[in-house]
Amino acid sequence: MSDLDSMKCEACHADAPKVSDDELASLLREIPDWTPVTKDGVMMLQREYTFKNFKQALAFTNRVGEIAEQEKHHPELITEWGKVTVTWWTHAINGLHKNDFIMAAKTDTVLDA
Ligand SMILES: C[C@H](O)[C@H](O)[C@H]1CNC2=NC(N)=NC(=O)C2=N1
Repeated sequence: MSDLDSMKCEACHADAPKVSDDELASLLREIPDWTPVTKDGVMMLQREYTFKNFKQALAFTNRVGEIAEQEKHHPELITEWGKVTVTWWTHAINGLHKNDFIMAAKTDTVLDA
């Protein structure tokens, strides 16, 4: 079981380290429902969540927004009827930082709440 969801994000700056290939492999094992995707050369973590209707999808979106504000780390959120696509990456370094894995794990706990 992952304890990433109880960790706090570090303040991120342009010279913060991207995760190494080894770290990437082990962190991904802790958030098995997330997929690494690359957009415009930037690696990101993505997961689609499905819901019964738009209202539930929007409520989830807002709860994810709240944890993003708490941690000062912000995702891309695409809300559709019955579906929310959440994408995490660290803008400051154009790639993946440990913060993104922490936030992916926290996003999963929002779903359980
Ligand atoms: C000052 C402020 O904390 C920074 O600009 C934060 C805001 N949220 C952020 N969110 C993400 N995903 N990446 C960042 O680099 C980032 N920077």
